[in-house]
Amino acid sequence: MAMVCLTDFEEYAKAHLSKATWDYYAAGADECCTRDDNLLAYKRIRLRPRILRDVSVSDTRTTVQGKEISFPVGIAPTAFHCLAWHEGEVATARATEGLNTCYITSTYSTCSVEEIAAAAPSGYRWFQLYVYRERKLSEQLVHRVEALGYKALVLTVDVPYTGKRRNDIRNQFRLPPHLKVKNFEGVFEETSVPEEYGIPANTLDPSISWKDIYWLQSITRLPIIIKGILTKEDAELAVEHGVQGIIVSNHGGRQLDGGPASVHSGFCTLPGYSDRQAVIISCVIYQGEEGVREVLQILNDEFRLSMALSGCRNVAEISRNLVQFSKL
Ligand SMILES: Cc1cc2nc3c(=O)[nH]c(=O)nc-3n(C[C@H](O)[C@H](O)[C@H](O)COP(=O)(O)O)c2cc1C
Ligand SMILES: CCCCCCC(=O)C(=O)O
Repeated sequence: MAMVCLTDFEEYAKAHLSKATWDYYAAGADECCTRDDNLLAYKRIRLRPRILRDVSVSDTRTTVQGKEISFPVGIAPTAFHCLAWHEGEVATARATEGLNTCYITSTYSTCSVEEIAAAAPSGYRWFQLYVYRERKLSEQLVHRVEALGYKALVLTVDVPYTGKRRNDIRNQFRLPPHLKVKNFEGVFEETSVPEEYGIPANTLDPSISWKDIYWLQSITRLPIIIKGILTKEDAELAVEHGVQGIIVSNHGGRQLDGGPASVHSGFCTLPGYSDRQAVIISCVIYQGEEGVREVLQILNDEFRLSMALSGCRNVAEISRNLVQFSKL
């Protein structure tokens, strides 16, 4: 079957995964209002195309941290890729290296950070981190990824507790026994009851606060990017605390139901703070590395075409002026 757009990959994933795994990937919290709003908000974006601007040559390249990437789309951190494909995150890392963009590796990967780095040695990677009650655990992860050449820490701050994902509860979703959160191999094994998703419950620290940013800065030389900011107040606090970046995100609507759509916050609440973050998920299920490569290529092609049809020859020519939100 020819895979033409991202929806094709989503349909393939739904047809080929077990119900519990599909439900986990597709989950939103509670009534899924925020998850659904994320998609609706993208559909409300309208572009104001400019014409007669010679778009015979178009260049999608841009830079992040001074490093050139092929286009302004990266892979958001997502857990448990081995549920979708036997090589899991290793396949994702290879494809991302091939397409020269950024892969934010999840703490809850089913391949270790070492395996991922070895599989794609020249890949551009950031590491997504949580703060654990046991700070040493976070600290050890930070030191491992620093040594492996990951280029930034993405601190996820919207999971003081896991959101209530109803289907996961109904399905009693958990990692099957042959899969492990490889970054923690040997760490939790003896203390692991009760569990949530196959991870020992209550390990994340819900008392995390702004002072922990100073703690994190004290143990790393890597840039820190906070993921999960949705308000101007918190964006300002992030700047005051000296972090290098923020990711405007509601965790795919999997945490607080009732929060705003990420893309709406990015454009309307936080203009000047945020750029659009694009996310890919279902592709790894479709032929692993090849599937991720195909999806990135489709996104790249669609981005290039939309850019040209809007009258932009390169990323620098895309301005806020190009974008408007239509009313519901
Ligand atoms: C299956 C799945 C697993 C995810 N795992 C993680 C994770 O391990 N760490 C994390 O910070 N975010 C995780 N996320 C959230 C994504 O990084 C991302 O925020 C979300 O899919 C897109 O929503 P946004 O545009 O509001 O960020 C996960 C999302 C999905 C769908
Ligand atoms: C015990 C917390 C599990 C979270 C798993 C990864 C994640 O962030 C998700 O949204 O799913």
